[in-house]
Amino acid sequence: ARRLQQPETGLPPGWEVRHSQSKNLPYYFNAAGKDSRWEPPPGTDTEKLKVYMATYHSRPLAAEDRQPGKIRAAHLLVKHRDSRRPSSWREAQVTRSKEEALEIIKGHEQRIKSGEISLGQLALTESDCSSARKQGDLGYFGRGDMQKEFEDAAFALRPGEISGVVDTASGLHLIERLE
Ligand SMILES: O=C(O)CN(Cc1ccccc1)C(=O)c1nc(-c2ccccc2)[nH]c1C(=O)O
Repeated sequence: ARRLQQPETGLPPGWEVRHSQSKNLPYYFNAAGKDSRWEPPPGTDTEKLKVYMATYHSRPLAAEDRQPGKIRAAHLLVKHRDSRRPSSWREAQVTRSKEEALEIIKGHEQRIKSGEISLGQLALTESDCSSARKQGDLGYFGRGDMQKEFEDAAFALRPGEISGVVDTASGLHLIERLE
């Protein structure tokens, strides 16, 4: 029988899109090479991928995601040159220093806490995390899913509250607990 034509992902042969439950983010997987990465591999037709993701991959949050012990949060990440992965959708090579990143994120904190703009709106353009396109929304997560500093800060918040600057190996974060 003819192999079912895969919907066009725009990814190079052998690559597929998968969904990371814990991070509630899509990632790219190559079964043959056992290679997985958070950003599309070189040679991807990004226009086709964008259409594919919008059509097939924006998994709505399901009711079962909401369980006791889980919370839902959004974050805004500002990376710096000492981040574990100093690269993001915003810039291929992040060269700012940690001090510069701190100035930047404190400016964001000021604008958010003054009520000028929401964390989600600012995350759309300013967050170095791939969750930026979802206004930083990470969905539901429990203890053990995130880096310890991030988890402790997020679980210390009440719903609707916004953290101070949180420092993890990924960079500097502002966290808003949503549920
Ligand atoms: O730390 C690393 O070695 C690389 N990462 C980990 C990662 C990468 C993509 C998606 C989720 C986590 C990041 O730098 C990173 N961490 C996050 C993150 C950190 C804490 C909570 C949620 C997301 N986002 C990113 C990202 O690029 O998009």
